[in-house]
Amino acid sequence: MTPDVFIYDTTLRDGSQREGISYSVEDKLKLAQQLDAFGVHYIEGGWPGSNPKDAAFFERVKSLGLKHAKIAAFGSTLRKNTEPQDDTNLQTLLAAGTPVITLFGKSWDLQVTDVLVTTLEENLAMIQKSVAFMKAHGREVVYDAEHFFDGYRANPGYALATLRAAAEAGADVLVLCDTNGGTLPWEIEDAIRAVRAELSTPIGIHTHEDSGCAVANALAAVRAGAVHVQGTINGYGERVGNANLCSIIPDLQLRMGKSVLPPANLARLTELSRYVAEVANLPPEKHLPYVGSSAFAHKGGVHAAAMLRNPASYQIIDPALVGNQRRTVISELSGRGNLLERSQKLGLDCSGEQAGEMLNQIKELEAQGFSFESAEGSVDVMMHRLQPTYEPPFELIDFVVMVEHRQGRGILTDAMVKVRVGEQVIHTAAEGMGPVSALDTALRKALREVYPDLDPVRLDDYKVRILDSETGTDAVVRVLIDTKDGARRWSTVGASPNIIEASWRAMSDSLEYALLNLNKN
Ligand SMILES: CC(=O)SCCNC(=O)CCNC(=O)[C@H](O)C(C)(C)COP(=O)(O)OP(=O)(O)OC[C@H]1O[C@@H](n2cnc3c(N)ncnc32)[C@H](O)[C@@H]1OP(=O)(O)O
Ligand SMILES: CC(=O)C(=O)O
Repeated sequence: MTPDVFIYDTTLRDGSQREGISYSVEDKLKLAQQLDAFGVHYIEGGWPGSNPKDAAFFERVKSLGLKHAKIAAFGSTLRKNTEPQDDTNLQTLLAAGTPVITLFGKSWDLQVTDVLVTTLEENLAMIQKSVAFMKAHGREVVYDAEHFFDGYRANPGYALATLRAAAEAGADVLVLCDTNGGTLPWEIEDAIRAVRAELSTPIGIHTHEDSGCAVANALAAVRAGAVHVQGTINGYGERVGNANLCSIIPDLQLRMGKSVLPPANLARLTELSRYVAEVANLPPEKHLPYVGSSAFAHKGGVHAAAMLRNPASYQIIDPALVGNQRRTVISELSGRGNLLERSQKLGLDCSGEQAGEMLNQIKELEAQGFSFESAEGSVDVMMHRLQPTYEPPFELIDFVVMVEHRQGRGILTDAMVKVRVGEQVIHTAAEGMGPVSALDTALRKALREVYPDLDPVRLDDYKVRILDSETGTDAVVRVLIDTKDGARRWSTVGASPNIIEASWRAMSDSLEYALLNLNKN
């Protein structure tokens, strides 16, 4: 199918200009494969003349056997007062052997006089010769008109003349760049309409996020007739970033009705976004539109209640269309609807009086310092405990924790735990590296006899936070524990002015959650 809009991904080139990202060649190759499988039409791999890693990428990408995307090599127009055959940059670009070459050239007179330090005529010649050279070598040429909108504002006649030079030399698409990211959507639309009135070459758009308008500007460009959109996955890019393709693609396809990718591909968008974050070694941004884990999370009680009646009430699309899912967050802002939704997922009854009782408990505990929104394990355990027929897998009778400093022997920690499991009372003791480790070991020792399957359950993360720092060491602390068991991971919470008690609450919830879910997938 010929798309209405071609997607040109520059995650590997402009995306890698984000401070904090440094891809290896392997990373770039893996990302190229995923971008190709997702279905973007172009992948800009880097600047072959820039560094050995980019040069190696272009060499190795040839044997990847990409199925959909065309690989583009990026670089500038030739140096001033040079001929193409003598220009190292153009020669290196050509040697990269890609079907597409993207050349960026200057559109803004200020950039020509103050940065290139040459004449306006020479810049036009540089653009014309560079594009014509690549066309003569049979390449598809994407011409990136750097700072086009700043140039058009300052000297529209000259900015248009630079585009005309590229178009007449045979450029296949003229990409108007908001390089500094300061242009507003209506200025983008006006400029593109003016260019389209003058030139018939297809128009593309490349925007940056400096004024918070990168996505809006890309959409405005398409509204004005652009058919090629450049951006990056998760909006990674120089300074504050490039236009985020994870927003643009669903906006174009689901909200503007443009045909961009097959729907089945779009349903892999969330997976792709998280994969790119993983390879970039950045935490996935929870609040990204469409693909963030909070994008379809409902916290306010009014919202959750309405969502149960009609999912269109508080979300713009069905999250499955972009491979995401709806979540209900439980907190002090919940109403009965939040609990109903969660309990239905667990196959439990949490309506009527039970819901009221649980809501009161949650609001009361949050006032004491608990926070349930990132501790779904504790919420699930609480829901089970409210079921009239629930029998807890274990109940605490006593615990004792001793931390001693002995001269010559350092710090020693012991814990003693007494729990009831069914009719049995089990009493154990253990040493640990610290009080939480000793308690955990003693509790597991007690439970292991009856529940040997608990063995693979492991603490994955332990976070502690002081809630009211004015009270110094008397402050209430909140402990959040992440636990995992193979592929499953869950979080539980405890809070108390005593860090051991807060840890016990989070830890015992975590093990109770594990026992409730042992035989589920
Ligand atoms: C808007 C964008 O994102 S453009 C892409 C920006 N990305 C990067 O710069 C990353 C890769 N860059 C690099 O590895 C290096 O900058 C290189 C290898 C390309 C060049 O390194 P150097 O030769 O040391 O030059 P340096 O980076 O200091 O300066 C840039 C040069 O490019 C020239 N230049 C800039 N834009 C253009 C252009 N469109 N056409 C021709 N020459 C250009 C500048 O005039 C300057 O040359 P000069 O010093 O001879 O006047
Ligand atoms: C080409 C490019 O990256 C820019 O103008 O922002």
